[in-house]
Amino acid sequence: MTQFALRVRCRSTRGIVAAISTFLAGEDCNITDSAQFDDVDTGNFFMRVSFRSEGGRTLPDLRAGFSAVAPRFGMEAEFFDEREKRKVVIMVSRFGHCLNDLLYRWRIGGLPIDIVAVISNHLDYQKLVVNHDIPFHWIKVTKENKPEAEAAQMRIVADTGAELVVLARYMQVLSDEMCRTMSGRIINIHHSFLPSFKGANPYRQAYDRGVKLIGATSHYVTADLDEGPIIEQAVVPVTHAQSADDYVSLGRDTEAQVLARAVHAHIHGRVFLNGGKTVVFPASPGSYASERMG
Ligand SMILES: Nc1nc2c(c(=O)[nH]1)N[C@@H](CN(C=O)c1ccc(C(=O)N[C@@H](CCC(=O)O)C(=O)O)cc1)CN2
Repeated sequence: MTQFALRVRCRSTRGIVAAISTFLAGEDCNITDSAQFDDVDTGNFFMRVSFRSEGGRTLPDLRAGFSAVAPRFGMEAEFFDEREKRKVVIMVSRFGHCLNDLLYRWRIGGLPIDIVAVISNHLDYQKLVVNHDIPFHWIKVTKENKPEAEAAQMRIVADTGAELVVLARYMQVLSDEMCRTMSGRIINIHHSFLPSFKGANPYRQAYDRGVKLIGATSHYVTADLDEGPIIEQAVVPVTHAQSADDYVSLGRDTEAQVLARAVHAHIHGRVFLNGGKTVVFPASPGSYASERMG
């Protein structure tokens, strides 16, 4: 029995849920999980439905059938197979804790992704990546060669068919063009509780400000540094007795968890862009379960 999902966004109006559930029932599909949001501020409506196709309808069948429904509401609709592994490129610089965490979750089947490449502007994690039988690409980045470096990065994304790029502490600012080309397809982990402490050194900024909470934020990357739509955040309490270096250590686990949760939400189709913000639906029951209990 195949487990599919449907993502829908359109202008809010009556009858959307009824139309979707009636269509799926008519196609012998059994809804197993459903979430929706009606944004009164923007007039946008968002819905994600998980369902089992119990009558043998395939994705092409469902897409064809739904093409008679979607135009009535001006819907953007996307059917996909929840078990299909999304192709992901991970980018990293000198700090490997988020990369390491993603590799472990991937290795135990806790994150249904296909890591098709790791790109870095340093060689620190070449051995780790190669030991996971994943292609490692060292692309040095300087102020002078940034356009060529980004062109090489984009060629890898194109050649591998990657749907998502994850910046797992990749410490170079991406160009406006790269952000435009990959809009909604690059997820970053920023090591602060945004909008506080943007930039390359947030833990030092937090220490100097004397905050009592530090945090991590995962967001879609836009040309405006650390301003992209936020997907996931978390905080950790700190005290006067801890140094900025203590913050770095304390923040590691939080960064890795926040990034993994954001990637999980994105690849399961639970995140919708809504202006400069996001709508993030809860995980379906069982979607966090690992194929191999590591
Ligand atoms: N266009 C964007 N690019 C990147 C973003 C983003 O939001 N928009 N996020 C960063 C990650 N990041 C913070 O989370 C960050 C990375 C790097 C810097 C920075 O100032 N880098 C310097 C070089 C630093 C170095 O060489 O170590 C620079 O690029 O000149 C700030 C914030 C990833 N890219």
